[in-house]
Amino acid sequence: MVDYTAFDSAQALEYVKNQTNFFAPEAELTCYEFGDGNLNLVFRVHDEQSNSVILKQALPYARCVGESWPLTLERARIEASVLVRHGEVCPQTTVKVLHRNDALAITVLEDLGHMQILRAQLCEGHTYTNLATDVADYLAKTSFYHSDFYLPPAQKKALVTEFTNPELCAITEDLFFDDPYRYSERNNYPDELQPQVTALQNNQAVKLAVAELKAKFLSCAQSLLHGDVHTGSIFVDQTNTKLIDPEFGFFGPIGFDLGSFIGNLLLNYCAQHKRITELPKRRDLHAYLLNTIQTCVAQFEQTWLHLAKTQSQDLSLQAEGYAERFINQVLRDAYGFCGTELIRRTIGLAHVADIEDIENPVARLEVQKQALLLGEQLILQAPHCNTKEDLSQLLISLLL
Ligand SMILES: Nc1ncnc2c1ncn2[C@@H]1O[C@H](COP(=O)(O)OP(=O)(O)O)[C@@H](O)[C@H]1O
Ligand SMILES: CSC[C@H]1O[C@H](OP(=O)(O)O)[C@H](O)[C@@H]1O
Repeated sequence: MVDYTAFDSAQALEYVKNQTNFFAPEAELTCYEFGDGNLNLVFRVHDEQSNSVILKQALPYARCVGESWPLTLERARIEASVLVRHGEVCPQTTVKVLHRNDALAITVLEDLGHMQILRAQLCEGHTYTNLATDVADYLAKTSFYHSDFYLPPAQKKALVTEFTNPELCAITEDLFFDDPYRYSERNNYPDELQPQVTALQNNQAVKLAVAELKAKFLSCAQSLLHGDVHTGSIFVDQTNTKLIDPEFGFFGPIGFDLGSFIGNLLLNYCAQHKRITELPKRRDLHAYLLNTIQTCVAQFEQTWLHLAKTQSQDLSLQAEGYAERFINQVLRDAYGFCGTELIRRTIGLAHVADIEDIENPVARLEVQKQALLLGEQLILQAPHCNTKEDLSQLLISLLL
């Protein structure tokens, strides 16, 4: 087995040239690193005709912090394996794995450079008609086909072991469920937000509801999640949607991925109050974001229930009303997790460009306050909603 070494551009190029056959032996290749995520190296290797592949390599530490935050290379294996599994049930919406080398923590991926990262596009006010249904399809199928409702019991349990991802899950446990609700050196927010943060950290009802969500995240191995469905992990164009970067994948509560996605749309919603000054344009974008959330939730529910009725051997789903009861709980969880995403992206370690790029600090502060309040109310009130219609009404009332 080859010993791990972190690549530079020359080594990435040599690897693609000598260890894969994507390019003809005589091709003149060029390579550069352009990763902008928090954790890994991302190289593009291309020839003179602009044929290209992406080589992603995990570092033995978190890129955004440096060697003082060591991190397992196992995350490359997890990421490639989740992509393969999710790609089997959702080939249209999952980036293709072309080659992998777990010892070197390398995954070679199809190059999606002809598409755009959703976060940047939403920040610029672009909209995508298929986004809601594509993401709903991905979330419903990946979650149903990796759940106990579909997999034979022994296979499901073996997969839970294969996808145990303790180090990456610990990051989520800290950043989503612990840090924002206590003093932590990792927290990051302006002094002016301190009164609201202190109130949040003293709010026992919020802490109780977050404790419930954390318990679910820790011990509810419902299905194989992507684990980090934010708008920076989604490539889009007007016809396609592709999910990348599931290195936080593990068997967890189904609502977590849907909640993370909705949370990122809502962060953008809050930011648009200050990003777009023309009222009609802002109204249109707000309407688009709200509609995307509602359509995604409704489509997710519909597809999931259809799969539950047509693809499951599990006797429990034959109990009248059980599938509906199950999915209603998933949706409540999703809105709760969504609230934790809003809060951790506002006052925790990892922020989002939607808010950070607002230049005027006063305007940015207003957005941060709104995101915090929205997150808090979703966490508190979602558990009391019965259906997706109630959840949608709750959201509308909070956005007014
Ligand atoms: N398959 C791909 N095609 C084109 N660009 C990609 C691809 N995968 C990643 N990238 C680029 O690299 C960046 C970081 O990738 P990502 O997987 O999010 O890394 P990290 O794991 O460090 O968060 C993305 O924002 C995107 O610009
Ligand atoms: C130190 S990890 C912080 C944060 O980064 C991850 O996102 P990405 O790698 O896609 O930028 C994930 O959301 C983690 O919570």
